[in-house]
Amino acid sequence: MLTVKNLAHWYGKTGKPLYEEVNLNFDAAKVYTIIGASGSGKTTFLAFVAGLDKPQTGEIFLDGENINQIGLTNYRKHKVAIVFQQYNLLTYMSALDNVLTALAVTDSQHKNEKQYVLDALKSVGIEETDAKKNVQKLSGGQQQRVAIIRAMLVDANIVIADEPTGNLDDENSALIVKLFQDLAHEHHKTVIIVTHDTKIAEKGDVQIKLIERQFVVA
Ligand SMILES: Nc1ncnc2c1ncn2[C@@H]1O[C@H](COP(=O)(O)OP(=O)(O)OP(=O)(O)O)[C@@H](O)[C@H]1O
Repeated sequence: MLTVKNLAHWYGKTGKPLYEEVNLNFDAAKVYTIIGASGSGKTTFLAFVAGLDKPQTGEIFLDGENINQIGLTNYRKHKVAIVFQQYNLLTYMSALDNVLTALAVTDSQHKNEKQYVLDALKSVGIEETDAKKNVQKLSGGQQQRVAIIRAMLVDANIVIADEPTGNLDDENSALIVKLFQDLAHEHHKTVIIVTHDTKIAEKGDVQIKLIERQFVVA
């Protein structure tokens, strides 16, 4: 379980608080959606949960251990996977190599793992020929599916997504949401999605609204 305790944040010395006294629990095997107005601090919050930044005050615990104790680099490397609107894939590689690189596969493991990753990509509609093309040649929806497969296969229990369907049409968005649900329900990961899209937000097992500096759990 990921626990956020008494978190508060403001930018600058005299900045108004973005939020104060945030206390939230994120369980395994559930999809959490966070919706809120532009500028309300959703991305900032994800950065804290991802260990990319530190809040002014408050603490974040993973299974009872403070993430600062785990070490933020260690935490980012082994515990969290991040999926952004802009897929953040390595643009000079194929889809297959993007996933293999993230798995830090050694040469001797390469052959078995390669088939495993190809099968995983195929399960989301990316055939071997596409998986071996430069990733930039794939559509936005395909690239986002590659990013999700990468998040699925790396050894991270927490998957964080910032507007993951932002550039996609309705059909692709629905597919991506289904994949996040599988990550949680089949692979028992904690999935946290920030979105401005109410239709996506409604798909969360737990829906959180960031309103007037408060995280309100529906
Ligand atoms: N590094 C920074 N320094 C100062 N202010 C910042 C910094 N990063 C973000 N902000 C401000 O903090 C507020 C929250 O930003 P954030 O990006 O977290 O909001 P958001 O809810 O994700 O918005 P959007 O939906 O538009 O992406 C905004 O007013 C933004 O201008």
